[in-house]
Amino acid sequence: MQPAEFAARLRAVRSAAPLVQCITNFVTVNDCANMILAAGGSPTMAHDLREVEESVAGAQALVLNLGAVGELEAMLLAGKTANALGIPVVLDPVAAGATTLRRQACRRLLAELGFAVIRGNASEIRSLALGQRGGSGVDVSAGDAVTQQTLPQAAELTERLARRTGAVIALSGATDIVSDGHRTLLLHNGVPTMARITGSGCMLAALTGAFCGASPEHPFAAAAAAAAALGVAGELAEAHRLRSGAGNASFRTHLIDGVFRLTETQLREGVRYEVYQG
Ligand SMILES: Nc1ncnc2c1ncn2[C@@H]1O[C@H](COP(=O)(O)OP(=O)(O)O)[C@@H](O)[C@H]1O
Ligand SMILES: Cc1ncsc1CCOP(=O)(O)O
Ligand SMILES: [Mg+2]
Repeated sequence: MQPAEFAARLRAVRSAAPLVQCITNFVTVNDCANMILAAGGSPTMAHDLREVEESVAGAQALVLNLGAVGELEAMLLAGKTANALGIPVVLDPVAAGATTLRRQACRRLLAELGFAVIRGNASEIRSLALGQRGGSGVDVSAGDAVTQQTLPQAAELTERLARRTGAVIALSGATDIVSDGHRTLLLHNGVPTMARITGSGCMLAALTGAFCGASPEHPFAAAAAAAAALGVAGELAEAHRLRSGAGNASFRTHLIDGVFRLTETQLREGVRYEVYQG
């Protein structure tokens, strides 16, 4: 994947203006909607079981966020509708391994639906890949965070989960690992402040939905470009935050602004990535 391809996927979002249907948690729902708008898409956050089929049918992408685990039946119905219509589905497995309810929900989601992309932090992807308990909240646990030493294991886990599910797996963190099971990219953009706000992962999943909706035939490029776009926007937001001496609340606003203002040139020239060779 060349730098121009990242910019091409951003251009596609802005020209297609995809409608992205999200079933997501009440903590970060507003940020997810604004992130989709910032990229050039249009969000709809319908979650009632009685209307999700209709809502999905008019959308170009569906995002299911496990932070809304109480809406599991609506997620399954929405996902089946999207699968039948060929609409890409993105899963954010929030705290996937933290509770019995979530582990059971993940088993059903993976068994009953097909996903274009699954985007989670290292604890969540590890728990999905190994099918076991792991992590205790929504943030990555210290032991699971990917380091230089553990990168090969994390990449291997990501590739294995991609092959098993048929989905592109996007494991986020200081380095984002994106794999379709055959190709794996390491993306190095972003700043640690992104982990100091709630919702950066949810926003990445929402953004990935917008990129997939605009480029449904290219889920790997869409997932990588969304991760790169948020990473570069994070770097712009951090520069802004440091200049103004602000904290994480302003950073959150600047992160959304960063995606809104991101140019194709900034993305093409700012993306830092490598092909993982194993
Ligand atoms: N230490 C870090 N350095 C750079 N970027 C980071 C860091 N931690 C998280 N990010 C970025 O923040 C976004 C959300 O990732 P993450 O924090 O793993 O998700 P979640 O909020 O679901 O735990 C991603 O774009 C990721 O690249
Ligand atoms: C704090 C919290 N609790 C349930 S969902 C949620 C938001 C998690 O957002 P993110 O994983 O993007 O930080
Ligand atoms: Mg998360």
